[in-house]
Amino acid sequence: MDNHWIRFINGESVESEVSPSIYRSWQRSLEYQVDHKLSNQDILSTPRLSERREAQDSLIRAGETVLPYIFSLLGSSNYTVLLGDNDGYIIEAIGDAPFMSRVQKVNLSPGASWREEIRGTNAIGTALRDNAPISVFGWEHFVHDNHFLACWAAPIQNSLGAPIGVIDISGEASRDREKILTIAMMGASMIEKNLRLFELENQLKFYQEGSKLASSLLHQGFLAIDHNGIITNINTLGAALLGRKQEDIIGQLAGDIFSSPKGWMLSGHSQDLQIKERSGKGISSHLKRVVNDAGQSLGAVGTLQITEDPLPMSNTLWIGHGQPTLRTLARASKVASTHSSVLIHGESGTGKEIIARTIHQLSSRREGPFVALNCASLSSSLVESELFGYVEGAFTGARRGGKPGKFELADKGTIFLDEIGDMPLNVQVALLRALQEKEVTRIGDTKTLKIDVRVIAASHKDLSALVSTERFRLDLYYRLKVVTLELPPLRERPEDIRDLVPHFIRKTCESFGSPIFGIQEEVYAYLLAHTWPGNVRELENCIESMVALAEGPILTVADLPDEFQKSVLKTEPVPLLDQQTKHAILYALTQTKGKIAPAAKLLGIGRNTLYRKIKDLDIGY
Ligand SMILES: Nc1ncnc2c1ncn2[C@@H]1O[C@H](COP(=O)(O)OP(=O)(O)OP(=O)(O)O)[C@@H](O)[C@H]1O
Repeated sequence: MDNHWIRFINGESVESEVSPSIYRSWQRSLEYQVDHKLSNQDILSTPRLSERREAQDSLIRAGETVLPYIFSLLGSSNYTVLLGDNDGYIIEAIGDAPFMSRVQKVNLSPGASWREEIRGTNAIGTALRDNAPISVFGWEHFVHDNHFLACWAAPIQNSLGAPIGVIDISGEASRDREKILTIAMMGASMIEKNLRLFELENQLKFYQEGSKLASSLLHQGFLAIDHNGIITNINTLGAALLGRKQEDIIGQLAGDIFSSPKGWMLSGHSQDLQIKERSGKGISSHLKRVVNDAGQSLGAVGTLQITEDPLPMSNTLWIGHGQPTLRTLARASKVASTHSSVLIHGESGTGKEIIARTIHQLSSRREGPFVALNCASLSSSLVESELFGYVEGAFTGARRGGKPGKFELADKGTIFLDEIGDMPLNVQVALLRALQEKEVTRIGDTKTLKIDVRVIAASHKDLSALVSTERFRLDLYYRLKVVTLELPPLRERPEDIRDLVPHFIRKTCESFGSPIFGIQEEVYAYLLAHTWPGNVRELENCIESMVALAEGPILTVADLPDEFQKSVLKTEPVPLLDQQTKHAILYALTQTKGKIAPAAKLLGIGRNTLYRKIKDLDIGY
């Protein structure tokens, strides 16, 4: 049969005697000027072969299990199974060692290109050229050196049908077995299926990551539930609405998270569900069913919004129920039932006026007026006229008809004198007289007015120190401090932060006329780590600015002012171990809503140890 090849090489017409695809390929080989005695070589250097293999990574991975499987089907030795890329370069080869070293002589091995232009008619090159399976036996190879081979190759196609690689089985020329071509074709089809699978996996990853990213950018809660009722995605806002962490929700059965009677089941294509979260918050969700082409349900995606107020409502003036606060409140309610003067001491912004109002409200005077005067905000002469009032013509600029003083206005009620430490000494004398005599005289007047007023004074300064430097009268000091109340700074009552924050969110939203915001749990870790030099007033301002600048209906860590963001991290240059301890403590405190004893239990340490660590690590607690 070699005859046909010899006659063709010698220029005779053998067209009708050889298979058409082989004949066409022989002719192309002539056009390419392939030397039938010794073909050109195109062999990649090792680094270039590595590059090519890297570029064809998915093709190699797709063939990883297929090549050995195909080889096992051949059932006997003297075969090699090869994987080629779309340029005909062999990138993978397995086979019998003796046969592989034989074919190595004609470079039928990784790195060599077997495209037709180089090697003339051969299974790899011709299958790629024709984009069709082909068998090339012995003398059908255009180059004489390859006549000892029998090869079967099938192109590997992409989803559009274009060749992207080739699988080849080569054996000895004597092995003319028709079914081997079918095996090669099966190998190509298996590799194609693997490639499609990779593509689908990548697409799935792309959509999953894309939907995660898109949902994180949403300014409302986002929820995805698969057809098994498992929550596959919820964004941070959605998790915050449910008062849980994302990782605690994803992977859970929707029916376990929501206690809606209908659960997550959807009858139509979309449906609004009023779902009651187990903590009692009202959440409305608008879920849309996702279906495949056959109309089968794949799951549901949608949004979550708050329908009921997420924040607890409080009727009392004073917010906060931490232990130090409860002690102060208990003392305040005791003193409310007496007629004694009260002296409140506390840093600025700790709520001195609020506690004064609380005492007033709890007292029998609650129907009477509560009148407040900040002594630090007025000049010496004004303080006196504000306190006691004046008659017409008492001084230049005095109002026609005169003006009643705060004491008169507070008759049968309570007067709150804030920043009493700033009261001028001459006014202190008049105040003392008024307290002792229970009567006041308007400036410029001769007659006295009987008054029934309870005095509550407050100062952020240490009045006893002012007494010792004679800036405050001792007798007045004793008159005022019948009962003293110490208001602890906010940093000493972090439990209150948990109560104050929702209160201030509500207050701010109401004044802005906006819907009530929720707050992400993580924010508390930052708020608890802050030292609050401005106390409750600072906290109120912080929440107000967060609500004003928030991007969505849930306050997140990103909404915190910059200096707060740093407060949790303000540990450097604290060593790593300390930093970890600090974070563990903050985490435990967040979990226990600031309560020391349960936090200590959670951390497995004693209460005193926890107090010491908080102090040592300057946790600002
Ligand atoms: N326990 C609390 N509950 C609710 N709001 C509070 C509480 N404590 C303080 N606030 C709020 O914080 C702000 C400061 O409170 P307040 O004026 O009573 O503090 P203060 O100690 O009198 O401050 P200053 O000494 O600077 O006058 C106010 O807006 C008040 O409403």
